[in-house]
Amino acid sequence: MNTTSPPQCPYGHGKNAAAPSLHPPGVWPPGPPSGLTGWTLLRRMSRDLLGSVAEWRQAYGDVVHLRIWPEHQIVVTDPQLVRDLLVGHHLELRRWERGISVFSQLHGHSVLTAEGEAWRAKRSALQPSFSPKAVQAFVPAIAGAAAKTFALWPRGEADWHIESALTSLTMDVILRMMFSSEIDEDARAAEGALNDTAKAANAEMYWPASLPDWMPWKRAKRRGIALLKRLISGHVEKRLALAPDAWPEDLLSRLLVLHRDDPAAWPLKAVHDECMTAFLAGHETTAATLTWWAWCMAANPQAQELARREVETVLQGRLPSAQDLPSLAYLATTLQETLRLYPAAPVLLSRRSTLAMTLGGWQLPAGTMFMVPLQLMQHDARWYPDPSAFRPERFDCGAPDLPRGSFMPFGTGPRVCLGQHLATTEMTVIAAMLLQRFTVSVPEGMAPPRPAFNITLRPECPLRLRLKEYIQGG
Ligand code: HEM
Repeated sequence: MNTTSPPQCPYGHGKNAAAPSLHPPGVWPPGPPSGLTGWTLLRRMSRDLLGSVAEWRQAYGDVVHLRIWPEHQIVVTDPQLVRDLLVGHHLELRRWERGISVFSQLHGHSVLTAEGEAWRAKRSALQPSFSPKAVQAFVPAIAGAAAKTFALWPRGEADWHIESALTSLTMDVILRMMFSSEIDEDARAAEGALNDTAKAANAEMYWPASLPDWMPWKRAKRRGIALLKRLISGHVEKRLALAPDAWPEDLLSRLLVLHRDDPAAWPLKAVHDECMTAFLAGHETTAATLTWWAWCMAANPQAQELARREVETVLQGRLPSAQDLPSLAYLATTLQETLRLYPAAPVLLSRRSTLAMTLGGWQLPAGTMFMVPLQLMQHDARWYPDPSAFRPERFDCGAPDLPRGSFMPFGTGPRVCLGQHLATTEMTVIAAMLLQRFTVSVPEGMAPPRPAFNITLRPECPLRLRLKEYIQGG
């Protein structure tokens, strides 16, 4: 197979050249040589997706063509073009079928995996539960969960499995929001199940089809999926055993009301699928971000001290309320900088165009695939000098403006993260309360954690940090 990607664009659209207004149809942007099938590119990507794409961007610019038979894939890293794609061309895009088919094994047909009218109906039914107002009302529950968890953390000085402890806490928060229930042993077991299913899903994405789950080596995945499904069904069944007027005010009750009012549009399976998505998307991502934030605080003691001082001044030892959050401005910038360095979803689910479209002067046929590697965009030295350094001041009110689209850890356009208000509120409350009670530092001799991409971006090895109780004025 011949690639149609010339190593140098014949129309001068190299990294440093100004784009002409329109390239003729049939000419692809520059990209790496693909050989006969392009599968060597795929193999490289399966080993190190972010590293490979970073190299290609360095060599070919902000719009890179990958010819991987039978697909033409375009990697877009220019902030304005990414917005053109995800906002302007939203109606001409569908999510990559293979990715959706892998996600559906666990999520079923939920707002995360649905397309078109089905997606619109689900999204608008769920939106009120994730609105800023609904999230504000939930702040006391988040603070309650955090207070209970932090009371169980060590009092003296100790190396502490902070990643696992923060994952349990975010799981507790989402269980309260969805089921008015606290974390128990069944839910704790879900942590291991999740690791197994995420690893299996990540590996399967690079295969054209999945082998059946009864294959002997898929035991961990099989068990993981069964455990997670049991966890959700257990909650749904318990709720259905109650009279509707005894249902608590939470996400599950709101979904069951939809089911009761219109069982054809909202069968119990749909309720189950939405619960699974909210449970998985709603705690994994916040756990990963808080883990990286704890690392950034430990590795940057001055920033930690500044954030703690702000928390002390604003909260005066109290639990945070929704009204306090806008005053925790510096703390918010530490979380934004963490999301820039370590976006929980470092690569958006690839999209496929359903119609021919023009993007950045390139005329691309229907069926073209698009990849948006957020992590790379957020490490772009053009907007983020010294991009690997932790500098919360990049997000200060007075800092120079960043190009729109250069920072989008929650995605953008109509499919922007449904839970972004919940996530930012929850992470601010938990981070503030952690700083009120503990200092974190890097254990002696510990090397910086390496990020590993398994659906979300987590430290390669479970993160442990040195924890010490902090007593205000003590
Ligand atoms: C730090 C935390 C989080 C990050 C960084 C994050 C990131 C993202 C991103 C980047 C997307 C868009 C994916 C794409 O376009 O391919 C997304 C979608 C989504 N997120 Fe989040 N997320 C976070 C927390 C949450 C929470 C707490 C929930 C709560 C349930 C949630 C639920 C969802 C859902 C349902 C979607 C799919 C929306 C749709 O397709 O309409 N996320 N998230």
